[in-house]
Amino acid sequence: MFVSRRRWILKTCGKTTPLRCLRAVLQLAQDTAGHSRVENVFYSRREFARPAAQLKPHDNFDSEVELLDSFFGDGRAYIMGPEKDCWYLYTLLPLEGTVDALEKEQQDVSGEILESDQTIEILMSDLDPAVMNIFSRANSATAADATRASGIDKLIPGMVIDDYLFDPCGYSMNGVAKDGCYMTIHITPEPQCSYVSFESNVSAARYDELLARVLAAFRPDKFIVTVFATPDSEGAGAGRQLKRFGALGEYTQTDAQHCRFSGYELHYALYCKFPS
Ligand SMILES: C[S@@+](CC[C@H](N)C(=O)[O-])C[C@H]1O[C@@H](n2cnc3c(N)ncnc32)[C@H](O)[C@@H]1O
Repeated sequence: MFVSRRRWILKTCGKTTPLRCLRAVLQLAQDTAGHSRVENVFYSRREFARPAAQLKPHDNFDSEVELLDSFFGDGRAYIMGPEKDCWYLYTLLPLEGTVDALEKEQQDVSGEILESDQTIEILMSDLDPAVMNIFSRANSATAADATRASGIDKLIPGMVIDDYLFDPCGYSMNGVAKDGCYMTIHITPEPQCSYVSFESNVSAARYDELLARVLAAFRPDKFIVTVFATPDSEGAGAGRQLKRFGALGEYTQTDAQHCRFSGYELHYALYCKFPS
């Protein structure tokens, strides 16, 4: 979890029910920081491996949207990518109007120019068992050992890292840098359902080097990458650049989508390893 002056980022896993704490979170924001208005909401997740195993409202996206709408009224829901590897998003930004109108709207929101902002997420599955073995108590004495052995400490330099190694296996880390950049990685190493999520707001004109470092560290068979960026941010160029990555090293792009929201651009791409 990351809390800053204007933003609350909550990342969960397994059967956690994050939307059930919405009322409490909104109340806390009001009580502790005096925030009574929500400017925007981004609720996103990839398709669950076993949706029926989830607790309500997370057992289907429609129920999640219904609950979010009961709080925020005019949200918009999107599903990107093919059925089994799809990625869901709920946000308050309307996808409407012409591109010119959207540009103008971006400048006109309360007379302010929106803050430059970008987020990259890399959601990896079917990972190399040799790498996944690092994230168990049997092979790493401490979380810091696992962080170093996997090269997580080198992915984005300058991060202060808070890491945790679960027993018998599993790993989570949150990192923050002095400039406000964050990185968060969560690892499920069990071979039958191996999964790693990476997320950061690091500003970059190109994401290919970061992507290459993350892929070299975890060696997934398949991954989804999403880039969310304001059009003026460095990340916007990096997101558009994804369109040109038809192939990335040993991976081939099997799906890609691009959305233009008011104030944000979103790129989704799915990559799979070439058959060996
Ligand atoms: C990366 S963790 C989940 C991290 C979660 N987002 C968090 O920060 O609490 C998931 C992995 O940890 C393992 N694990 C072990 N004990 C756990 C626990 N008490 N809670 C959650 N995951 C646990 C799971 O088997 C799985 O491999």
